[in-house]
Amino acid sequence: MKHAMMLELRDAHLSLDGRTLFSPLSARVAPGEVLTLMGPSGCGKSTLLSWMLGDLPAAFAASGTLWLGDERLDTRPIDQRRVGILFQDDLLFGHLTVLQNLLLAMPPKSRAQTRAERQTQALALLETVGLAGLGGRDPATLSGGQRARVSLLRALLAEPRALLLDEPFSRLDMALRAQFRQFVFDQIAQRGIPAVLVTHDPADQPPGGRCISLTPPESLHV
Ligand SMILES: Nc1ncnc2c1ncn2[C@@H]1O[C@H](COP(=O)(O)OP(=O)(O)OP(=O)(O)O)[C@@H](O)[C@H]1O
Repeated sequence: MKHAMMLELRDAHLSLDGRTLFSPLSARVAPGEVLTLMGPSGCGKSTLLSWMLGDLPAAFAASGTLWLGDERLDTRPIDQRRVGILFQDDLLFGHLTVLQNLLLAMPPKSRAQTRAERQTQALALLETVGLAGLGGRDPATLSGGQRARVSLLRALLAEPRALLLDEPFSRLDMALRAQFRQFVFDQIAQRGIPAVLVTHDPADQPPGGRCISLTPPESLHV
């Protein structure tokens, strides 16, 4: 557990055209924990993840703060946050092989390793997720489940200090979905990374995990 730090939102909320999207959210996510965020469509779940990542679209204004341990993250640029994200679409580069996609994600400090060493590390990782021998493949020739695993590896190779999951399971069929979900949760637990999962499906929630529903601000006055 290299980066065992608590991720914390304090009174986070977003507005669009002067309208607050959801009631201010405060939450702490422990190392290795997956906190699930649910809420009605359009209430701002994905945008909240964009803000946490450091990539809030210009149309929005944000209030509140984001912390990783004692470090305030929300004032930092995206490249200094070291927060990873997984989306519904895997966003692998189609003009690169699987291995090249992985090498590209490795952090600058690993440039101290030789190219051969980095390749060996990436190929060993592929093997651990049952993808031995697929390093030279074009991502388009992989199955959905294989691509999902490569996409997770790519996110993890960047050594994120926290991980955001924006409906990463929703494109996978039922059997694959359960398997990949467990794989993601195991990796998060093993690495001790705090994670926030946005989903519409209560079945995606880790067993016994905490879930918070974003509520429209009007509901405060009901
Ligand atoms: N780049 C943008 N510029 C302006 N408005 C946007 C932008 N992205 C999203 N929105 C709007 O902001 C609101 C919140 O969008 P967001 O995608 O965060 O909701 P969500 O809760 O993730 O929705 P869903 O559950 O349907 O994925 C919506 O009303 C959406 O139309």
